[in-house]
Amino acid sequence: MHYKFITIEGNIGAGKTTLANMLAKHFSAKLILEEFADNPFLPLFYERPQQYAFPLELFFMAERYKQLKDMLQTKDLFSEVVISDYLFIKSLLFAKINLPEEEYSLYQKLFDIINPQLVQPELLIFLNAPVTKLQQNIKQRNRSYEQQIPDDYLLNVHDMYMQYIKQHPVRTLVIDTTKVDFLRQPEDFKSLLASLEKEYEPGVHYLKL
Ligand SMILES: Nc1ncnc2c1ncn2[C@@H]1O[C@H](COP(=O)(O)OP(=O)(O)OP(=O)(O)O)[C@@H](O)[C@H]1O
Repeated sequence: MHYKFITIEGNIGAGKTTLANMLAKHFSAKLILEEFADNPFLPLFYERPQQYAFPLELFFMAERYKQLKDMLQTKDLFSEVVISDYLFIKSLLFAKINLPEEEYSLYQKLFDIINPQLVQPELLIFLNAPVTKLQQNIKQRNRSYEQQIPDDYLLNVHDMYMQYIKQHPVRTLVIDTTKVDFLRQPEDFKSLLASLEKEYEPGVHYLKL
């Protein structure tokens, strides 16, 4: 495997954490998982988005920075594989959707100061699922505060990620997960592992599993 730092991304409920866990186990890798449950503003945000968006986004940025920075300080770069289930820029993409213009511009200033200090992944795996499947997953895992997420919010998040992926020369594998289930269909996971043996140019690659 050529890649020492892989990040999994995708919409809410796309299955990032499951795949990150499976890959980390397979490669005996260091795992960095988003700690959204520690964000006290998340349930409040889903109830009253306008009131809580700014502290929510600030909290996410601070936590993610700390996590990624700690990882860089404690590991011998890159003697072991690292798998994470979020990109640092995720905070900025969500902030663009959730914050009014002036607040977003302040947030972006902070982001631009912090971001250059962090290492970017060598490979981004983007899980692309239709909104109906995301809603199904969200229902099944049954986190109470997520049960009223409108389709439009998921569509906005999707568009934001797509725009980012197309504009940045990150080496990205986009996987359509409509019929893919890494956990219950072992052949899907095997097929992904085989794809990870290949070397990819920077840019977007659409993977058929
Ligand atoms: N920057 C952010 N702004 C607003 N909400 C966020 C932000 N980052 C994460 N969240 C929310 O935190 C919760 C968990 O986020 P995330 O999508 O990363 O994990 P997940 O849905 O459990 O992922 P998966 O199912 O793909 O493993 C979701 O409700 C998501 O909307």
